Amino acid sequence: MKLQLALDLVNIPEAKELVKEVEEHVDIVEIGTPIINKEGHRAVKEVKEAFPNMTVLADVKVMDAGAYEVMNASQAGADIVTILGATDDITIKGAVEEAKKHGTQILVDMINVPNLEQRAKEIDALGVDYICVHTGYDGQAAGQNPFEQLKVIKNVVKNAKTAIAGGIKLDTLPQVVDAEPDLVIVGGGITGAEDKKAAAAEMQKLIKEKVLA
Ligand SMILES: O=C([C@H](O)CO)[C@H](O)[C@H](O)COP(=O)(O)O
Repeated sequence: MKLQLALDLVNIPEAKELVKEVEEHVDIVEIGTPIINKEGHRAVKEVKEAFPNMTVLADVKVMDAGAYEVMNASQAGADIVTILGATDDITIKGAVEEAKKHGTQILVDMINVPNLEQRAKEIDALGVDYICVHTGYDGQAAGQNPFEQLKVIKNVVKNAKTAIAGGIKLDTLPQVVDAEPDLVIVGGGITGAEDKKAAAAEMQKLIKEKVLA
């Protein structure tokens, strides 16, 4: 089980500072959709150049032009690229084929997919690397969370790794970890903490304890 730090509401220098602070406690760094929308793939490129040994995920949330978008993100230095589960299979297949050319991985974000169980089964047959349940910021503000959705995909996903994102904090991490996803994605739970390094370290500890149990 791995821990991914999501960097969303920061600029590029702040993103680099944050990675420097917590890098020993996280496995993957996500360059979040808000940064990429604001700064472009320069954000992915600069973080990867600054931390060449860190796995970097570009959260581009691709809905169309799967191959082209994966090519751009991969060329910027992304190791993992996100595609939306709500899109069609053609886009996801194009993304998977292109990713293979670059040695990049595909994480499918199931945000706002209504028929989660059925769609997860379909996407699991397309050769993607991760299937991720996700409650976005707006859903979180409306009181939603992704915890039950994780159980749904854990039951039906047989090939891909499973991931979870959306408002996970130190106090909710134990119930997430108990459901045994392969990847836990945390943004505000680390970046919003007063002591970010301590928060990441505590989360890493909880995950490691579960893996070793
Ligand atoms: O993907 C995300 C969101 O849609 C903004 O782009 C976040 O990275 C993801 O939700 C994790 O962040 P937190 O919810 O703050 O943990």
